[in-house]
Amino acid sequence: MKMGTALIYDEEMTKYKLLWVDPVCKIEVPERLIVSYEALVKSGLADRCVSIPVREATDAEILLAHSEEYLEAVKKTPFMHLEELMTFTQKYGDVYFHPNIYHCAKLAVGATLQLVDNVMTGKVRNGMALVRPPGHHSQSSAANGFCVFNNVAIAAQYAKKHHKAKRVLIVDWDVHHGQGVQYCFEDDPSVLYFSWHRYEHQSFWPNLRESDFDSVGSGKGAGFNVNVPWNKVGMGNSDYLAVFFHVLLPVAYEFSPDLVFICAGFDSAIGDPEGHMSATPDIFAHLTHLLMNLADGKVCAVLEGGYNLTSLAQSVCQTVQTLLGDPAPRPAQLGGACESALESIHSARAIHKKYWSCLQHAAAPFPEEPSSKNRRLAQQGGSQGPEGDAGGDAQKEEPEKVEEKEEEEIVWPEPLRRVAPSLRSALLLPDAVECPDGCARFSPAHGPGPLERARLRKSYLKESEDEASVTLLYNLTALLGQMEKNEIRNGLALVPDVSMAATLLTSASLSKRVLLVWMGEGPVPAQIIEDEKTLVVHIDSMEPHEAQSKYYIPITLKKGCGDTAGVVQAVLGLLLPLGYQYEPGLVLLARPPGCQVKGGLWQQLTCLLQGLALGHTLVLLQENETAPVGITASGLLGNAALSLGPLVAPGPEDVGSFEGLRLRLQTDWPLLQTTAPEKR
Ligand SMILES: NCCCNCCCCCC(=O)CS
Ligand SMILES: [Zn+2]
Repeated sequence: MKMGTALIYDEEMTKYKLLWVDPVCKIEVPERLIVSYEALVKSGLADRCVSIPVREATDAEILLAHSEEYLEAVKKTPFMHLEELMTFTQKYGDVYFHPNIYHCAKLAVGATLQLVDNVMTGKVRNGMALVRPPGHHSQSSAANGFCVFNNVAIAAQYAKKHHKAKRVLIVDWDVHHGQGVQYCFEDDPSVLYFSWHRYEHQSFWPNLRESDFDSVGSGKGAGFNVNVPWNKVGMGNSDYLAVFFHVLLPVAYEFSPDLVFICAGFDSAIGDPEGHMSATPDIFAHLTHLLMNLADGKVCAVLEGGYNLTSLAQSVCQTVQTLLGDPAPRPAQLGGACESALESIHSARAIHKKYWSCLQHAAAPFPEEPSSKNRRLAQQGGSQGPEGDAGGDAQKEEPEKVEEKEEEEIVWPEPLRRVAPSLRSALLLPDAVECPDGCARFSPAHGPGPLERARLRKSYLKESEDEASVTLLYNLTALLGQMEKNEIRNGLALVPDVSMAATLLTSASLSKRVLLVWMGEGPVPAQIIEDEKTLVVHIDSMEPHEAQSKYYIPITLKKGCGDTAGVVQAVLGLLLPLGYQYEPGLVLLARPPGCQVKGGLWQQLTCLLQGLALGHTLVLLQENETAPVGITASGLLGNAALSLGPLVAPGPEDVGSFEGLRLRLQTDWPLLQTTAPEKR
């Protein structure tokens, strides 16, 4: 599988700036690019990337998303003097021109196309284009919101035209609505545009009615535009992850793109003067990770906004470090999405229920009242924002014309350094089974002493078991020990008895919390279920039944784990939220005998779970079922899981039991929530 992360940047794109007084545009400064690139260099991340040169976009490429008259008009700006530039700028909104901005805008588009070329031809797996001016607000014949040419919209058209991309996903995590992208693909079912954005019931810029959740695209494009409006500020890590788990990822996996763009705006991070959100820079590592197993890993991140130079630089580093495959950081204490976010999630799921089978039985029916009712509610000081009564500007409806008050200094902890252990994947395999290339066959520094042997035999084996079984158990605990000391990132063990191995590992683990994912036939050993520090998520065709304990969660699939669409739904909507909220120090993925999970899905699972526990994932396979060894090792090594292809609808009875489980568990596990309390 392709490895390598491209970084596309050129300091020429810092060579334009605002030449007059304009309070709206003054935040869009060259330093945005300088501090981002410098942070990548200082952290050593830039050197680990494949540096790809920028180029100028051609007219033909720009015309993929813009009109000739607009391009011709912009072409004149290099020759304008100040007054002419100011007059020209007046034709558009919230943007400024400069004699060199046309050159830089061509480089921003060209940089994005270079990224697409290198990803689509497999020279690199993924990459980031650090560009300015940004693009997602610019429209066919208009500059807008600091944007001149729509970098990502052009690149999506280019990928369809020159690289035969059939389905392109654009994830816009910038805090503003990329209306330019939405307009460009309004009726195009081959481009799925997802955007969350500060909206506050249309009272926030760009104040568009069509930024609300009920803009779903039109004609053949209906369903391929997904808007999640933030009607309060202060949205945080839990809100962002809840939208990924319950809106974006189920739809994205069903869409099954062959290329993913990220409109990577970081004005959605804490400290930004535009966003006023609370999500911390490390969340972008998780958002990136959760997208990296779509489209066989072909992810193109393109910088959009981001105006707090500190959170911008940190967020860019978090994103690039994840694209490089480094272990994800521990997610900050996660709770459930706030009430306002849940309303938006509920609305987006409800309105898209008729377009996406993953939402068909899950999302509640779309209520009749138009969003104006929500607006009225808001005006009456409706539901609490995430700060609750902690103030912030979540409470009061900011009168639009307020002068930007002196921003109080917002501080947050710098993201922790993410150190990848020297050895990534260690495999514990019987000698007869060959070790896939790239992995290391695990062998402990020294074998078990007689006391150790006796203890292991007494605790886990019957007298009759041979010495080899004792050695295996010892090796398992040694592998676990090296993982928990972060000397090894992850591992795989082929064992004669998955249940016994899982029992040994959960009891031997030093982690305060262990997540055990059991894919298939039970029973899960009672000793593990009773173990308070282990959360067991068991996916199988067992009869739906009440969880015996808060820490044993059975997820029923009528057709068992062979039902790929059902497993995907269970993983995205239940397992991952549970795992992220639980924040384990170790993840065990057990494949009991007779497990039906198909290869590609097994690899997706192996990859997705690495977003937890700093990537400490230990996979247990049944010794005589060696088929999954190769794909499991590939996933553990950080290769992107292969695309599953478009997904069919999960069975209604399965979704019914998922929703029943969600309702039962969401009090203990609020990240499972998809609707606001009063809507239940
Ligand atoms: N402070 C509240 C007023 C809103 N100003 C918006 C100005 C355009 C922002 C465009 C942008 O950030 C591109 S990502
Ligand atoms: Zn923005």
